[in-house]
Amino acid sequence: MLTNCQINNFQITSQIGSGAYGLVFHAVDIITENEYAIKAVVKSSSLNDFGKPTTDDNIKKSTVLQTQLYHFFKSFQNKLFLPTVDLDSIQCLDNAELARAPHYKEIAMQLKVHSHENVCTIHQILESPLATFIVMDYIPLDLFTAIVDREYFANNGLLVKKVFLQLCSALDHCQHKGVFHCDIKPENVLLDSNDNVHLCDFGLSTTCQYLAPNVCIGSSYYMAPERILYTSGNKDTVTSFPTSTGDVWSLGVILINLCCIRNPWLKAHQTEDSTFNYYTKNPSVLKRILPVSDELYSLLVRILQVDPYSRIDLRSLMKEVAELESFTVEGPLSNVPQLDEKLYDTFITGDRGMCLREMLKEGSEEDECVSETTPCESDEEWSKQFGASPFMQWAGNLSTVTNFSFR
Ligand SMILES: Nc1ncnc2c1ncn2[C@@H]1O[C@H](COP(=O)(O)OP(=O)(O)OP(=O)(O)O)[C@@H](O)[C@H]1O
Repeated sequence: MLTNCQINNFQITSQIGSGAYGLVFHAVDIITENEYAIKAVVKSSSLNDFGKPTTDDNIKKSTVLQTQLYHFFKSFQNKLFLPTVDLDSIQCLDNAELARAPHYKEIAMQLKVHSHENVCTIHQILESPLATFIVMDYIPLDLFTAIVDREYFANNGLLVKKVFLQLCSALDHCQHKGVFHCDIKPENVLLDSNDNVHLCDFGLSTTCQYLAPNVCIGSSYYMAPERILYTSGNKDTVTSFPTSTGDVWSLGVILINLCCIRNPWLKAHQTEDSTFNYYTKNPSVLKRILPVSDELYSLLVRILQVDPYSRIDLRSLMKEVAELESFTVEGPLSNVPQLDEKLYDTFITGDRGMCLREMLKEGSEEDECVSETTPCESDEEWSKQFGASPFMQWAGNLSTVTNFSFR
């Protein structure tokens, strides 16, 4: 563990994340006392086109980096003085240059889009012989913890709308800048103390508008079917699929997470996942396994279209979510206010300083719903009908998230 270590004016206080090839630290600027997240990224030549390790020793990479960093800091009495890299010069790197320095790809992508309020801001890049350090805004809560551990959204339909629309808005901005995230999942969506979204981890992002079928990038729960296994149509004529619609698929799964605290399937693979297989034959299976309202169901079916060309576009999705009046059949999310233009703008572009919880306090007592779990069919009932257990409490399968992850 790196403690009491300092990089320039940043005091590292704790490690807050560990990914496939990087480590994320909490740090405090000793001059301003502002908090930051510093991501240490491995400098490696063994990264693939997406800037990720090509071998399956992913876990070892960040563990190795941890040990190397420990010794590196120690050899400099725990104080490193590192040069900063000009942010504009990274943004200007062309594909050939990024191929020679693949760990810069993630940074270059994020820099292209980080001016958006819902994308995590990069402040500095610090260079060392061992790793590149990305100094970003520190955002204390990730969406996975908020949904699963804190059940943050269970009683608050407006908050579901706000967070989902901000995430869509961030992605819309990225796509208009020609950046496709490709790893949309709750762990990569951070929430600040005013419940505003900050999209992070551009490690798999790409500027390619089309991806080859079966490219298998992302995390299995959230990965669109064409990225896992393309089975329908004429394979010989299909060379690629739009990258943007793959991210829209992931948004559909996140909308289910927000409203139901569940995942619909482990992976959108017809032969390896029976629930997904049922879904492709009869989408109404979603209504049997999830407590979704009819209107949310209709929208989900338009998002989770197996044919990527038939999926709803991002802007229409945002409009439809704003207009929904219910997310679930019963419970606090069964009655959700439609967003008028003013509230929609407040969520997307408006006064970000105002916490939604504060706004709701101004509303009626009914807005402060009591905690209640939404009833849903049990695994057992499902098994009787279909002979397979299609879904599970999400939190009970945390390890699977990592196991199925591309990384
Ligand atoms: N700016 C930030 N503020 C607070 N926490 C952060 C920040 N950036 C990342 N984290 C935390 O660190 C974790 C890992 O970060 P990130 O996803 O960028 O690393 P990674 O190496 O790409 O990980 P993975 O391989 O799991 O995708 C995140 O899930 C989040 O919990």
